[in-house]
Order: sequence, then structure tokens, then C-alpha cells
Amino acid sequence: MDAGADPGGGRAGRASARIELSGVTRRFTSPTGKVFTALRDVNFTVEPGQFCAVVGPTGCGKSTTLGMVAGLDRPSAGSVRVGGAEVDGITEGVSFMFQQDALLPWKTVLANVALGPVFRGVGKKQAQASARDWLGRVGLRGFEDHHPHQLSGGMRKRVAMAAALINEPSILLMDEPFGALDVQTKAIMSNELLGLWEELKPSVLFITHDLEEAVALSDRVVVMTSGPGTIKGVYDIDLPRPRGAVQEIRFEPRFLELHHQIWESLKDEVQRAYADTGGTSGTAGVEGASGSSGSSGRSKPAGER
Ligand SMILES: Nc1ncnc2c1ncn2[C@@H]1O[C@H](COP(=O)(O)OP(=O)(O)OP(=O)(O)O)[C@@H](O)[C@H]1O
Repeated sequence: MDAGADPGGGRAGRASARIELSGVTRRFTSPTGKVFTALRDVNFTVEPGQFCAVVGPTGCGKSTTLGMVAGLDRPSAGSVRVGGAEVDGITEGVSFMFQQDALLPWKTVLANVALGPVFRGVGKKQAQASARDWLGRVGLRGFEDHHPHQLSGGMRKRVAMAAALINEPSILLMDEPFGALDVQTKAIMSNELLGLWEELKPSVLFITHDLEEAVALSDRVVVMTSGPGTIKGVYDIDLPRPRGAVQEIRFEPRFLELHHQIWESLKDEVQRAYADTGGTSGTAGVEGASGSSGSSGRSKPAGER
């Protein structure tokens, strides 16, 4: 059986890759019994094959949201549905990419990428053949026998991308996947991700602090408020596809317009979160704060909620 032909709920599940959060609230209880609301009444949808970014200040509940879509966590109220069915257990057909590389240091690059198909019961030879193919697709031919510590941060990210995509997921959940990379490597990886996403078209939920990255990559940007996280706005990004180089699209007038519009919504939340954590006001340390020099023309968000 070919690894690519049996994506384990991946390609087969493409039609059912709609993610829908309705009235999602998540409360946590501390050991002393104090109840803390991390998310309140969150509503948004990611259509099958759509690339959706979630931006919001630190601690607003972005990772908590991702965890519930993955099936690693449950809402305290409301529902998380994938393909129309309530998430109950680990969601099928999902792959992940995190800021930290989830690679096994004692395994070779080839073995790391082959891990997904092997876990799904694909024969070792076929899994390795598929892993070789994927390593070629992410530009790592010749590095099959290396171990993760012998690679640069960008190369490890490519291995992680191959390991995620070899499963041909119907849903790709990404939590600041390029957050630890330098600006140039991040741009290269973003371009590679977009190219592969356009081939495979999983639904993507992409968490980032970088608004430029969110606008450059996505079809839809969801803006969350500072905690408790609620949805402040959902913006459809009508930049044409394929996007081409993300470094260049950032100079397009429409990019600047969208960036400016979304930043206007996001910056209040960032300032509020910063003040809540003992800072003064301002946008210190926020990516995207200086890049909003575009036109002041406004266009209508897909829906302010
Ligand atoms: N298991 C847990 N128990 C208690 N509180 C939690 C738990 N998980 C998350 N929280 C709290 O919920 C809030 C949201 O956390 P979350 O990690 O989802 O935010 P985030 O938006 O991803 O943050 P960041 O941008 O800094 O990564 C935070 O205040 C966090 O401390």
C-alpha cells in the first residue's frame, strides 16, 4: 500500500475538513477552585481547503482553540465540529506543526518523516520511499541519514513540514510554526508551505503573532480579543492566488490596505493585554506594529462579531 494513497483519513476526508466553532467557552479551574475563563463564546468557521490564520494578543486563547480542534481538549460550553461531527477524541486526518520541532533526536531525518506512515501500518520500505519523496519535495534530498541536531533550524522545520504533510492531512494545525526562525528563513519557509498547501489543499488553522505573515498566507484572518478570548473580527483576504513570494506581496497596495485595517482592530487588544500584564500602553514587542504604513482606505470585514 502506498503511503500517499492511504492518508489515514487525509485525502479521503477532504470533503469533511470543515472546522466549525460555535459558542465555544473554555474555563479552567485552579487547584484552589478559582475559575478562570480563557475563551468566551468563540464562533468561527474554516471552510474545507481554506487557509485561516488566528491572531490575537498573548494569552488570548489561540493555542487553547487549536487544542480543541485537535481533540486534545474539550470546550466547557459550545461545540467544536469537524466535518459536521462533534469532536470527540483525537480528530482524524490532522497533522501538526509547532514552534518547537517535534522531531525525535535519536532517529534519522528519513525515519522521522517515515514515522507517520509507519504508525498507520504502511510497510517500512514503502514508508521510507514516501519519506524520501517528501524530503525531495522540501529540498532535503541527500540529508536522509542526518540526525536533527546536524541540521539548521530552517532545515529542521523542513523535516517537520515533510513529517506533517506525508500524512496528506485534511486538516493542518500550525501553532507559530516559523516563530523561532530568522526573517529570511521564515519567508522561504512560508513560500514553501504555500506551494505545498496549494498542491494538497488541507484546511489550515495557523496561529501567529505576526500579522504580516497572517495576511500574506491566509484566505481568512480571525482577530481575537485579549483574555477572555472572544472573536473581534473575521477578515476575508482577497489577495489573488497563487500568492507568489510572500516578501513581495507585502508591497502590494491591497496587502497594505488589509494589513492596516486588521491592525487597527488588533492593536487595541494588544495594548489592553500589555497593560493587563503590568506594562504601560503601547505596542512594544508586537510584530506587525511597524508594518502598517499602508493606505487608510477601509474595506468591509467578512463579519465583525
Ligand atoms: N491547562 C490549563 N490550565 C489553566 N490555565 C490554562 C491552561 N491552558 C491555558 N490556560 C490559560 O488560558 C489562557 C490562554 O492560553 P493560550 O495558551 O491558549 O493562549 P495563547 O493565545 O496561545 O498565548 P500565546 O500567544 O502567549 O501563546 C492563558 O491565560 C493560560 O494561562
